[in-house]
Amino acid sequence: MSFSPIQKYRPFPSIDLPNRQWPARVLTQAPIWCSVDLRDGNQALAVPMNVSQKLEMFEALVKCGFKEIEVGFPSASNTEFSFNRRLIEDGRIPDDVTIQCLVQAREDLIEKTVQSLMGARSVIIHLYNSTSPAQRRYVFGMEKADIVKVAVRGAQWIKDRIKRLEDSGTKVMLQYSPESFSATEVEFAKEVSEAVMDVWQPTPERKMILNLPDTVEVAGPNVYADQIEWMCRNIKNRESLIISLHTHNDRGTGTAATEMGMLAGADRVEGTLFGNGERTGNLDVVQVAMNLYMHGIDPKLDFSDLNALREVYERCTGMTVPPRHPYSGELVFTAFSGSHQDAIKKGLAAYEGHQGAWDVPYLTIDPQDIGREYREVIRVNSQSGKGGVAYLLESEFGIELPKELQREFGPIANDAVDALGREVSAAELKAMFWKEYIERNQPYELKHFHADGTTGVFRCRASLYENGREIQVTGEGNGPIAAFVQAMVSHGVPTFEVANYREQSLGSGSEASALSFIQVKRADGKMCWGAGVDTNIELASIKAVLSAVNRTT
Ligand SMILES: CC(=O)SCCNC(=O)CCNC(=O)[C@H](O)C(C)(C)COP(=O)(O)OP(=O)(O)OC[C@H]1O[C@@H](n2cnc3c(N)ncnc32)[C@H](O)[C@@H]1OP(=O)(O)O
Ligand SMILES: CC(C)C(=O)C(=O)O
Repeated sequence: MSFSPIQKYRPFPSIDLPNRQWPARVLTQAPIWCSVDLRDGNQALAVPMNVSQKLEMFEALVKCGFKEIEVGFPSASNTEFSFNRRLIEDGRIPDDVTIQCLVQAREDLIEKTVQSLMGARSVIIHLYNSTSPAQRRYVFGMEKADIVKVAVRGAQWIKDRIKRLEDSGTKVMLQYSPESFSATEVEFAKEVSEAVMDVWQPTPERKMILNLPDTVEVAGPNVYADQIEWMCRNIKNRESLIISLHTHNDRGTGTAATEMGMLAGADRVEGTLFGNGERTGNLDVVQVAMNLYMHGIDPKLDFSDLNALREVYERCTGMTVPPRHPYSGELVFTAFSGSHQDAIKKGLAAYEGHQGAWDVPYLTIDPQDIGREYREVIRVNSQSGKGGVAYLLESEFGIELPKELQREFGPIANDAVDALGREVSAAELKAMFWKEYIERNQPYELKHFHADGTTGVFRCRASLYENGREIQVTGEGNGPIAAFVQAMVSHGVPTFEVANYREQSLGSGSEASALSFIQVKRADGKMCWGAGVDTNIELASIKAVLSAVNRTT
């Protein structure tokens, strides 16, 4: 075969940028954020949001702290137009929030856009036309010079109408996007952008936004960063511009492209919640904001209740957030695997003890900071280890298994979970523990126990069921437990001694009971744990001895 599919494709040329600066830079502050959920996110939905869904989403975005929100493409439909009117006429736009609207370089559409914005306090009018070779060739059928004319005409039509808005008290900022910037030759992107600047005449006091979109990811994020740095270095009147990023995720690197673009000199970032948007989506703003947060940089957006935000998003857009989605997915703070659970459990315990800088293995941030719960962090299936089992019993029921007992019960639980072939709940693990230890009453079950003594010598008398038949045993020792051990050995149980003892309370007040753990050692060296629960602490220990005896018999 002389032609294979791979020959259909070609590499993307690199940018000639000697001495590029961005790789050595470090992010130290949040960008100006602009949400495009209600426009780019919305235009990508099979069923675009209706006015009430857009209103709900708008309010959620305001609550997150967005100060610039692209609310739509008002010349696209009645819904989009009416939404602007509702926002403005009902006074729903907070004083510190600016709404932004997108429009093509077409006069009728620009006119309609301006009409939709009348009466607003502060707006950004966002003009775009595509500039890449493929768009020039196929969409417009134009050479570069005519593409520049499309942009300049559009800029002029907007300029002609701004006065109307400003005269009625609206503050207007202008934004231009050479759409498909990342697939455009940088020299031409500069030429067309500067032609628009010539019309709008931005100054350092009255800047315009130059948005440089990665409309379709055609190269790696480093190439995008080079393009942004190239523009920042070469465009005229840089000080009169707010350089803005707008990335998509076709190669799965929208977040990386944005972060590298910020390093390359951008001031502003457009994106959506959870990355909704055309094809593979827009930049997920939550990811970049939380990435800043995890480095101790205030992201200036509030995602402290990400679950509630996710609910609004899912209800309004009909989209879902995948379980592995960074920060917001259901499983992103969850460990099923044993070694991860072990490390997280130890890390959380150390953090809770000292509350210093966050340093918990496998968890980039404290899940509680975004409204997640520690109970989601460790979940148990057949890949889990003793640490996970112990964590769930402790966090859900306050049962603190001694370390040695964890080693014994871990494999028992693992076998049971493996046989079930699914995840198990903390309640199921507790039931397994109860079955294995607490309810272990064959051959011996305690009916009655009494011990008393003075000067270090205790005598005990106990009634037991041995395989259902009642028996009496008596013994002597330096405490009630030792006396009971001696009683059992006298009765004929192979010689054993108590090797380990721990007890704790379970619950509180009138519901409180004692939970005892006892490890016995037989004459042949075999070790075995038992556990017992009773409202009487002495009886809990005696039951724990019997549990261990029953488990070795
Ligand atoms: C990358 C982005 O996300 S850009 C934003 C895209 N968003 C949307 O398109 C959503 C809203 N859009 C719409 O509702 C409609 O497309 C409208 C109202 C804007 C325009 O609708 P229509 O005029 O019916 O048709 P359509 O969208 O197909 O227009 C294509 C025409 O506009 C031209 N065109 C496309 N973009 C632009 C632009 N930015 N500036 C000027 N002309 C443009 C095309 O060359 C084409 O011209 P032709 O008819 O001479 O071939
Ligand atoms: C209009 C522009 C900014 C856009 O949405 C894109 O390029 O993806």
